[in-house]
This record gives sequence, C-alpha cells and structure tokens, in this order.
Amino acid sequence: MTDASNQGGLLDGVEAAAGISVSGAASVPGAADDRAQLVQAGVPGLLAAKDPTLWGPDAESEAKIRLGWVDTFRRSRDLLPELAQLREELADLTHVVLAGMGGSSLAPEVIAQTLGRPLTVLDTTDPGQVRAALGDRLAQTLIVISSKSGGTVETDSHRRAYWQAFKDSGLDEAEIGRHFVIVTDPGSPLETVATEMGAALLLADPDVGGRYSALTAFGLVPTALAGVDVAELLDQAEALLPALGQDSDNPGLALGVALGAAAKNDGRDKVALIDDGTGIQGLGDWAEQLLAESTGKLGTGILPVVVESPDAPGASGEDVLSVCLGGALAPGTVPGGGIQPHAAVNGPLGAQFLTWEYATAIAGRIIGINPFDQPNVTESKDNTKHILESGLPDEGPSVTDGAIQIFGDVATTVTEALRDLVNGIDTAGYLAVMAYLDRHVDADAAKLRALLARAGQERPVTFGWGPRFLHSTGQYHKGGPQVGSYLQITGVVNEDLPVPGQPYTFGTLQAAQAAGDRKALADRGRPVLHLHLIDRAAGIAQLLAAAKDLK
Ligand SMILES: O=P(O)(O)OC[C@H]1O[C@H](O)[C@H](O)[C@@H](O)[C@@H]1O
Repeated sequence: MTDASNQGGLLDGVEAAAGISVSGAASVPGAADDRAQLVQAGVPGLLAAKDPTLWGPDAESEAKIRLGWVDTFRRSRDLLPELAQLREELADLTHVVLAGMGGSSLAPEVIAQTLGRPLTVLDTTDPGQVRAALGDRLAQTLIVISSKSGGTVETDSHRRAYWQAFKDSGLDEAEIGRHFVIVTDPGSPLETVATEMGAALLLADPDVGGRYSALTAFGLVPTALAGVDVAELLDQAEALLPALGQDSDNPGLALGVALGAAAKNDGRDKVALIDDGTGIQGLGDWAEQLLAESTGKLGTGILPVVVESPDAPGASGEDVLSVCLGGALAPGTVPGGGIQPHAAVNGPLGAQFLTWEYATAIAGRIIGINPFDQPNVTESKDNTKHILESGLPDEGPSVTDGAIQIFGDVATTVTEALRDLVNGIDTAGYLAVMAYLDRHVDADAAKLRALLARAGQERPVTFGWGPRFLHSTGQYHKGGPQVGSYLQITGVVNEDLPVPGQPYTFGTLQAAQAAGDRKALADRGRPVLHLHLIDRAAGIAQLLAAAKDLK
C-alpha cells in the first residue's frame, strides 16, 4: 500500500467535461494500468453505448435490462409536460411528502435539499416519525408513493397510513385519490393500486435499477412537484454523455478507475465520501447506496463511508480512498480545513449523478462483480416477514445501565460494551452503527459516528438510520467482505401507530426489521451489539457521553 495522498494545494491531474471535474484520481497506484486495459478493450465507448457484455456472461442478462441510466435523461424529458400540468392542477397541495425507500428516495432528497425546495421524505417505520409526518399540514399534503417493485413493505405501509389519515379527516375516496401521486415501473402491483385509488400515475423507465434511477421519474417526479426545475438536471447529464464515450477527458472513467484500482491494487477498499461543504447536500448518502449495493457482494466490495466534512474523523485511513464531493469548487481545488483527499469530484448535480453511476459500473468491472444485482438484500426482509408471522424474539436484556438496556451477555455498562465492540473491530474491518430511531427527533444519534471513529483505532465507522440503510449498505454488510462489527440501536415506542389493513403496527414492523437484520448478521458470526433506549433522549445523551469517554 502506498500513500497516495496529496500534500499540495492542488490535486494532480484534472479530468473535466461538461462542468464536472475529477481531480487526483490518476495518482491511485495501478490506476494507469487498469485504465489502459479498459481503453484497449474499448470499455468507455462500449459502456456509453450500453453494451451488456462488459461484466461477463453471468451478468449479461441483468445488464441487458439495467443500462438505461446511461441516457435515461432522453426518455425523462417526456415526463416534463405531464409534471408541469400536474403541478398546476395540484397547486393547492403545497406540502409534498415522498414515501420511498433506497433508490426511490435518496436522489430526490439530495435534489430537493441542494436546490432549496421543501420536500418531506418518509423512509422509515419509526412510529413517531411517521406520526409526525401524518400530523403535518395533512389538508395541504400531496403524497408521492414511489416504489419500483411496488412491493416494498415500508412504502406500502405509508400509503395505507396516509389513506386512512385522509379518510379520518373526512375526505371521500375521490378527494383522497387526488392527494396521491404514484411512481412505479410499468406492470408493478402498485400500478393497479394507483388506478383503484384514483391517484395520478407516472411510470418510470423500467431499464434502470433503483439505485441508478436519480434521473428517472423516481428522482424527478417528487422534486418537480416540490418546485425544482428538473429539466436543468437533465441538461447537465446530457452535456456529459459525449465525454463518457471517450478514452480521455472522461471524468466518469477517471473516477471509476480510481475507485476500482484503489480497492484492487492498493488495499483501499473503503471510500470516504466527504462532503466538501460547497452546496450539494446529501450526495454522499445517495452514492453510498449506489456503491454499497452495486459492489458489496460475493465477499468483496467497496465500503462507502459517508463523512460529514473534510476534518471529521474517518476522512482518511490506511485502507481508505478519500474522495471529496461537492458542487462549487473549481477543478483541482480541494476544501480547506481537513485532510488532502486522494480525489475530488466537483460539478453540477445532474452530471454528478451520471458520473458516479458510470464510475460505479467501471469499478464493478475492475473488481469483477455484477454492479446491477443485489443478491443479499432479501435475506433481512425474509427474516422480518418470518418474525412478523411468528412473533418478535422472546429475549430480555442482560443488564440495564441508566436509560439503556444491553442485550447479550457482553458487559455490565454501556461504556464497557462499546469499548469491547470498538476494540474488537477486525484489522481490515469496520464498524456500522445502525439506529432504528426517528431521524429528526433523535438526530443527535448520528453524532455517534464521528465519536466512535475517533475512538475506533483508525477503523472506518459508518452510520445508518434503520430501516433506511437496509436498502443501501445492508447489501454490503451481508454480501461484502465479512469484516464488519455492528452496533444496533433501537428505542422505546411511546405511542405506536397501526398499519391499516395489516395485523402489525409500525412499531412491530420496526422491531421486526431490527430483529431480522440482527439475525442475518449474527448468523454470519459477526459481532452485533444490541442496545435498546428505554428513554430515547436520555439514552442518546448517555451513548454520546460513553462514546466520548472511549478516547
Ligand atoms: O423502489 P422499491 O422497489 O420500493 O425499492 C426500494 C429499495 O429496495 C431494495 O432494498 C433494493 O435493494 C433497493 O435497491 C431499492 O432502492
């Protein structure tokens, strides 16, 4: 392993096109050779032309129906007139809520946050968070139900809860239908449901997988309804496409080679996605799903680690490729205040989406996996289904320390349990913090990531809200290298919420999701510490204090 960090103010080698620049990527050891091989095989041009053979015969049938993202911006333009009309017809519904998991909500969240339009994103089963959304400006709410498969349990539960809430508010069925917009793939069960509900229906590009769907109806419908000028994003992607077919001046190729070569040749199989603070908000969370689900399989993969800022713990490390991402810096510049990254990706959001998608497909070819499947995602879902049918596991805490119950015979205090977990992280491993909590009310729980990274002997630490991360890093945890340690945090539910028409509540569903994933991880023999907060605010404060104490 060599130190590819750059100590100067500028990163070596800038590759730029259509406003997007990738700097520094060429300095990754082995990158030049990997790139030469790709160029010799004609890969840049073939990928831009959607050749499904690039990942080998096993991946070919899937790749055939999953490369639409390359030029989906063309087909997405067909949505624009309908979206403009819908926005006009529904102008009185000023509070736009999006219910969707993983690829059906991560891109719209980045788009809305970055372009400054309000969008409430519901990607949780936490009863408090769902209840708060339902209670917020219901009469003015337009709820977008987004699901590619049409069968995702969280999203179906949100649909049911909103329908019931509108009903309880005194609306008749025709009036309720007007508050719903459905986004799904042609032929999905949700398409039929939309018709039955009398909801507006917008169909997505079926040749694009969920995590590559930023510039399809999944990214565009909720954000356009929230007031974003989405045509601009499509223009930015369109401007980039010609460069993606080239062997040089191709930012997507530069980034993909850097990601793949760092993992394959340089032992840097974790990538820190560092928000450079220049205006694109949440892109790391979106790229996290793209990289984790696309590469984390067959015991290999690239672990994305979303890092809050360049000076946050975990932005660098001996097995970490440090990549700054943002919108406003000039090519070759890096943000001040923190580490010098290996690479920086600057440029407009529409082009960022396409660059990262292309780069992920290139990295997938270099590390030898199919970047379009997610073979292990169903495992936790199946466990959850089974638990919902047979009941939650009958287990009690081994000890209660203050506001926190500790499960498993691991330690007598939270500090001790955390210390043991952190000290036990594998040499090449990582710690994943998985919080099944309300990401607004319990937002402070996310501070654990940096605190544990500081205490974690230079090991990468990721943070995910459950069940949202199950649709993102969850695939990597189960399909990637088996070197993870896991901290699962659950919390008391003071006021549960039924899922209308189902025999379970949101609280039970959330607990079953946590238990299902715990089982999937424990079955692999990985260390899983389960802490349950019997008072959420006090428990989070206690956890943060304990994590601070570790150093
Ligand atoms: O859009 P949906 O079909 O509801 O899927 C939402 C998410 O579900 C699964 O977890 C997939 O692994 C994700 O890639 C997907 O984004």
